[in-house]
Amino acid sequence: MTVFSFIFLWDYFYLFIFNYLNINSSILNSIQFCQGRSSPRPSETEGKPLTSQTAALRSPCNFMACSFCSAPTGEAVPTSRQHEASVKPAERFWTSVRDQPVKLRLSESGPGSEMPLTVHQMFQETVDQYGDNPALCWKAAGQWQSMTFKEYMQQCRMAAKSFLQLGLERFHGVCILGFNSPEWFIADIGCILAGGLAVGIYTTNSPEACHYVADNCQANVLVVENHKQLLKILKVKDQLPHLKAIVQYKDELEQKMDNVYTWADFMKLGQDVPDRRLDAVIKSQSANECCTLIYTSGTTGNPKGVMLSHDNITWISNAAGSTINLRMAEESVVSYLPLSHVAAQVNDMWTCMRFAGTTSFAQPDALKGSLGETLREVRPTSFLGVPRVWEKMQETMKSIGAKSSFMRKRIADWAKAIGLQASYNAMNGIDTVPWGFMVANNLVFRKVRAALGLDRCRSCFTGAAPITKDTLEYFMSLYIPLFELYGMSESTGPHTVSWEQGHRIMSCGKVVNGGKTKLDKPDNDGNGEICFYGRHVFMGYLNMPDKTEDALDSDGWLHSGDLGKHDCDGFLFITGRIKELIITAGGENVAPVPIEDSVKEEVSIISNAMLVGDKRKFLSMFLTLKCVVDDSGDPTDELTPLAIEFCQQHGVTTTKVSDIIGNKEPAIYKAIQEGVDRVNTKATSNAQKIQKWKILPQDFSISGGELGPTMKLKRPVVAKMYQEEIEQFYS
Ligand SMILES: Nc1ncnc2c1ncn2[C@@H]1O[C@H](COP(=O)(O)OP(=O)(O)OP(=O)(O)O)[C@@H](O)[C@H]1O
Repeated sequence: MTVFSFIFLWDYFYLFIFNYLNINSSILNSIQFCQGRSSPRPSETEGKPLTSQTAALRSPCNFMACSFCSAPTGEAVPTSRQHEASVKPAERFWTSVRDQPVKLRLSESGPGSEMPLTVHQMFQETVDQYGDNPALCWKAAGQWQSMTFKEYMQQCRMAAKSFLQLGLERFHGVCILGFNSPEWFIADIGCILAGGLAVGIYTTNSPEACHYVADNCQANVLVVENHKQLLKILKVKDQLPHLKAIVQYKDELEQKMDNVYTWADFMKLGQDVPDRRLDAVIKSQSANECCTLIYTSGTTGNPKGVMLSHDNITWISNAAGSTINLRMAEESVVSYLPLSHVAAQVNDMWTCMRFAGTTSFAQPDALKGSLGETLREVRPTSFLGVPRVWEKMQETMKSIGAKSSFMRKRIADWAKAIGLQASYNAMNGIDTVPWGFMVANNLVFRKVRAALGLDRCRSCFTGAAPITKDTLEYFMSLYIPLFELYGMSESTGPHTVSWEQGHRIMSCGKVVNGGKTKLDKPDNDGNGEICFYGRHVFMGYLNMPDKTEDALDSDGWLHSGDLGKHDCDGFLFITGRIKELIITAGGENVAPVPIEDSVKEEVSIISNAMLVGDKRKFLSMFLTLKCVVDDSGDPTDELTPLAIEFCQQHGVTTTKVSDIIGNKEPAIYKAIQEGVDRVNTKATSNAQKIQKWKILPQDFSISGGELGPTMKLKRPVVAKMYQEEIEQFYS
């Protein structure tokens, strides 16, 4: 499931929030009504909700019904790991060759000097200490199932043997194309144990885009979720010379085909592969060798294969988790963000492995509303959303709130003002809370969190793209501070992190323990290019030595292409993106995001904005209107309730995007122009002003190709799609 599709699921929750903000007796009724509609909750016994971990423990895997257990289970699991660093000699910090080790950026002491581990070593350590704890939970036929760390390791070893049996070659790819599930993890880790390169493919990729990735990593095996994904691969399989087999991990095969296996059949393939053969492969692995490729989503050009070593993964899992104070064997997350993106992989798979946390999978039909139930049943201890997820939540909550009575709005506003102040106090380390906080907390904030399934959640994170102050403050007003994370695929995910005791609004926090940040070529205000150093810095781009050398300097620093500065307390603030800087014909450098965000904040009917003007005489802007999206995440012509409300406030009764554009609806166009004018008055120079704008007929979306999987704007794609319109701006 894509981030985009997830957004729709929230609508269901907002009904709760509406009720909470109304603060009347319908609150409890509405909760019960909604819970009554959900499937039976295994986590609720003896009238008391259980944590996902206890739920999992009380609903052990039903081995007969469990798809995992149709494979043999007699696998022996070694009980102790080899506590020895395994690092191959290497001269350089970087490579673009799949089987070449690299030099590690080891510190002499303190954080950064920890013993390098392979993925297997980290996994085995958790199995040794927490083997009976629940590792993975998933719902099948309305019932939660779970797998302990010991069983998880067994399954990964079985998958690894099956990969070996299928002829997986060392440092060749196993591509995984599908929605988050235990099989996704097992295929990924099984591939790594078997000496391959684990590669996630975005589920929204076209057959051609899947081919690009599978070909680039010389995939031997493709693991697909279902028939729909299988069809994509069948279209391109003949152009994949290294491909030996395809495995479909959900459903039966619609038709028998050579070298295409169901998950159950795949898991049986390796039953005769001796343990010693797999153990020899595991033992031969070194922490400074590649085990995973993350393909960038292409917001700045063609996807690149980011090579991650075992050490990149095992080190960052430990460093990030310890920086934000994760507790051993107590954490629980819900897996729903695309696993082919580094953020979800580190959050859902690697950090949970390191800290013996439990990953519960959202269901494949999450799109139709099940994610809400999942969150309320699991009640995760942390939750990661990309900014667009939080923005959509905010929009929906606001539009529901707008419909409430005057009195109720007043009460909600009262509580939110208190929440905002209390959140600011907490952020600034001020111990006191505003007057009335206890009442607002008990009546509103706690219940909002419970309705969202976030009542156990110690940290709500946002990351992977910029978020606006407006959204951050909105959640602060509900006493749900969002902690920002910042990083790249090239830094194995997080480079800076925020947490309860260490956050500032609009800052993406402080560097993870053991990492270093340098601001290159700072200007007079202290803004420089953010450069990263540490053991999380990637090995290189596969087969792209030139691009690798552009990204890594001779001392091993990763140049992020982002601009930023530190405050006096060491918090990092991102102030721009060099990689998307617009340089006008007059030579003025313009960072587009702040201008785009200002327009969105000024004119609430605007969904997306994109500034254009590179090498042009002046700036122009494309705008899209907030519209409803259909079940597949495609934007429709229907305006959202918030957009309709905006129209009504301006005396316009339409509900369609096409009406507004078709009629050049004067009142709406005037309101947008006034908003743009307000933004222009704040511009630091004439060259920074928006001179022309145009509303596009369709909102941007992942399926349309204008947005990447984390909802970042793919500027080159939009520029290409609307080339003619750009020319019209300047003709
Ligand atoms: N908290 C944040 N605030 C602002 N920007 C962020 C944040 N986190 C990540 N980013 C942006 O995302 C970039 C990293 O993106 P990522 O590595 O996920 O690439 P991608 O989206 O997969 O693909 P591409 O490299 O093609 O953009 C960072 O360089 C930065 O510009």
